[in-house]
Amino acid sequence: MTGDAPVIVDVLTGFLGAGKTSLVRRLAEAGALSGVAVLVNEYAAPPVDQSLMGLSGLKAGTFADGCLCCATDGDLRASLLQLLENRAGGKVRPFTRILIETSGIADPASLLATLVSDPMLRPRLRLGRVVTLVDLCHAPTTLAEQQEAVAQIVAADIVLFTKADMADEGAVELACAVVGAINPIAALRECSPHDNTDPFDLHALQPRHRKAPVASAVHTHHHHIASTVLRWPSPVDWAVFASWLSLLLHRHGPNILRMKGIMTIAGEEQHGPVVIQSVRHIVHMPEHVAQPAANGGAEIVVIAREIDPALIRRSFETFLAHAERKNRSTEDHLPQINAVIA
Ligand SMILES: Nc1nc2c(ncn2[C@@H]2O[C@H](COP(=O)(O)OP(=O)(O)OP(=O)(O)O)[C@@H](O)[C@H]2O)c(=O)[nH]1
Repeated sequence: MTGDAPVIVDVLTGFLGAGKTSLVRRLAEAGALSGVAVLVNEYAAPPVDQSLMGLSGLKAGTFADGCLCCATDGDLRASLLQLLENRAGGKVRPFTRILIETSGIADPASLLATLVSDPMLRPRLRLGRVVTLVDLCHAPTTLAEQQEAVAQIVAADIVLFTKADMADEGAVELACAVVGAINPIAALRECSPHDNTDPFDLHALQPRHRKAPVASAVHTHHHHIASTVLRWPSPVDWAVFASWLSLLLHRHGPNILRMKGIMTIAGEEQHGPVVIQSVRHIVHMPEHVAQPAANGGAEIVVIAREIDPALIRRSFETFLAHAERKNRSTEDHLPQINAVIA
């Protein structure tokens, strides 16, 4: 253990062949990954990406243009701990950020769960952004047929469209519509095959379509996924919200795919609002942000599967309204929320 500041962990995901390895290799070659340790998580045998990048495994960790690259065979927790130990022991070049490239068929939710809930990793890491690459040539088909691809979109903070050089403008618009319907939270950006822009730096990327969060619904081959926006016009009692959220996740956890928003907490207005984030049942630590909440209260997008999102919105509004009216302890609200969420 060291007293160092937590290392930021960014996650690069995307379905098979979306262009993850190409992008990482390009960034490393351009020197854009200096101070970053790249961890390639590949299950395939033989490990093609590792060969492509000239990697030789975590123990032997090799350097490429100031960037530490290493590979893991699936035990990500052990690899991260090893990497942090090596850093603390001065066995590898210092780094302040880790970039995990997932396998093409990974569901990032389990990876994120490891990062935020493992007692050994949690104090030493801070979750950065999840960037999901989407191949413009195959987006509608892949998203209709592959649930891992949908899970990767759901987890994304930024969706980066690749292979724009091979797709026409119609494909871009269609992909924006399909991806935006699955995850209205994510920022949508394009990435050309020669682009060396840091894909995790939202401000450096050219905006494609930045929309205000809206409700949406999409049917994939496997599931009905829909989103809704929870809005509350005034600061929210944290205990009441936390009770509502834990009851919702307890009852519908596997189907609450993603939640992200901003909320002003009653009594803490002077600290600014907090960002609320969850991927599946994993709720991230709320973080204060400098920007004011749009409406001085709460605006939270929820992406759910197989549940009418109106039901979630109604339960949120009913629970908060009930708490405000009665101003009672949260136990008084249990029958109310159970009736609404059940
Ligand atoms: N034309 C074009 N080809 C690309 C682009 N990005 C990647 N490719 C090609 O797409 C193929 C797959 O790219 P990879 O970088 O291996 O994709 P990946 O996401 O790492 O694939 P997996 O490891 O299978 O998950 C390679 O042949 C790349 O050269 C792009 O923007 N345009």
